[in-house]
Amino acid sequence: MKIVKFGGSSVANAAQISKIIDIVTGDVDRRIVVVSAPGKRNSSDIKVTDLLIALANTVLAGNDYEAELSTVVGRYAEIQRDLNLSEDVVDVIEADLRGRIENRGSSDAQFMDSMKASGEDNNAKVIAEAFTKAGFPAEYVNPGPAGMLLSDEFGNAEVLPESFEKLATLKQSDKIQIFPGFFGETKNGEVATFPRGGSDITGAILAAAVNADVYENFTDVDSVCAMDPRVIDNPPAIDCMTYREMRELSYAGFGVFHDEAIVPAVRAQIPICIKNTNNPSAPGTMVVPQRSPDERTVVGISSAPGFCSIYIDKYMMNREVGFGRRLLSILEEEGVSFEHTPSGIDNISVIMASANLSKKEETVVNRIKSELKPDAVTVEHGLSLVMVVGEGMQYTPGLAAKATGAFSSAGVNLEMINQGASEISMMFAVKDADREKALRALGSEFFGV
Ligand SMILES: Nc1ncnc2c1ncn2[C@@H]1O[C@H](COP(=O)(O)OP(=O)(O)O)[C@@H](O)[C@H]1O
Ligand SMILES: N[C@@H](CC(=O)OP(=O)(O)O)C(=O)O
Repeated sequence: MKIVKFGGSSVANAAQISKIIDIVTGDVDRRIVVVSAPGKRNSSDIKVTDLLIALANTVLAGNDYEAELSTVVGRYAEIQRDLNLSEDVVDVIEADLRGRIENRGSSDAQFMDSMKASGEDNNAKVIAEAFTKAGFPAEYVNPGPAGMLLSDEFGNAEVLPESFEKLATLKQSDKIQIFPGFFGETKNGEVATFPRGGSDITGAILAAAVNADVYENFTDVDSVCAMDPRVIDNPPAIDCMTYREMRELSYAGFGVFHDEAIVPAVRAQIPICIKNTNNPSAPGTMVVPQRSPDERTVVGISSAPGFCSIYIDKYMMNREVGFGRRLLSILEEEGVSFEHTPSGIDNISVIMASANLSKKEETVVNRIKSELKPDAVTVEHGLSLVMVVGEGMQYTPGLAAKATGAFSSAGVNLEMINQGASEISMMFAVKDADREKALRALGSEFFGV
């Protein structure tokens, strides 16, 4: 059995939905189908999820929301009309959205999740109708009752372990199952969503639950590329990569697959195949437990902006037992997660997403000053992380020199290097303004692009 997930671009309009019907029904093993909310129909379009977030914010602000509501309903009405589905479908969607607005949940965060989740929920209902109308009996699956139980961290939920056993029963159905991605229910029966892009996570959970032969993730590119094709022209395609390569690259900017979707697939050892809805015969990219490291030492290079560094300097830090623990305890107590902690004899930096520090910055800095008595503490914002990733990197001498040489020739100033903590990656921090220049320099050095 295969779990098939279609991203927003694959279900953005009637023409795309017709393609997914062909793809699913062209292979008897494709029985469980995860769908996103309608995505962008062209580069200047707006995803339905973003329309829903704007609508929810208008509702929360107490302003008139009719125009925004009708824009969302209009996206489904276009699909209904072009697929010649019953007009009732649109009325049901409008009533559903009004119901969500009128019966707000326990908090604003829960209301926001309910609105966001409606994007996939209503699309799954429309798509189930579309399959059935095309002569392929299909049924919509409601994630909560089906067993998709999530933590109550609204907007950032995680699957609960008990979900898997109940979700496994989905494979018994003889109809094609259309399962909305991105959300589930808390133990209190409230809708909660995964982080943005989380339909990939739904697909991976279902693949693990039913012990699928493969998790096929359909998007709008023929394969994962060694670099972000929105920044670098014609980067090489990756035909095969490991789970941990994918996780590191996704975490730092490869938008094509969600980094948290790797975890359920790894636990159940389900291979992932990233494929193109617009060119389904292309082989795509396989993501597997292991690959031969000699095939390609560096498999990909990714980058993400929006990081900051807290730099702490104190003579004899090396002699002060517990310094690192006390520093990290401050972050823990303030609820701030971090990414890297490169350190020297008398100094240590903690790198994190600026969004994680945001409102806590003053408190954290004041606590570091008063509790750790450093000689200096500074916070630098506007950093981008650049990750060079590949199995076997630790056994290949000269890669750091190659990267730093490329930066130096391109005039990119390196703010920080972290090498060796991960067996399969090197991390560089550069100023946001230098990010594209840094990527071009590495692209030319490692891939000749
Ligand atoms: N390394 C990469 N390889 C391929 N695509 C990438 C990469 N990094 C970013 N992308 C972008 O990811 C997009 C697909 O992801 P996404 O927009 O989430 O698709 P979907 O609508 O299918 O969920 C591609 O169109 C591409 O622009
Ligand atoms: N629609 C949600 C979830 C998702 O995964 O979407 P997509 O498959 O279009 O990335 C979002 O935009 O975050």
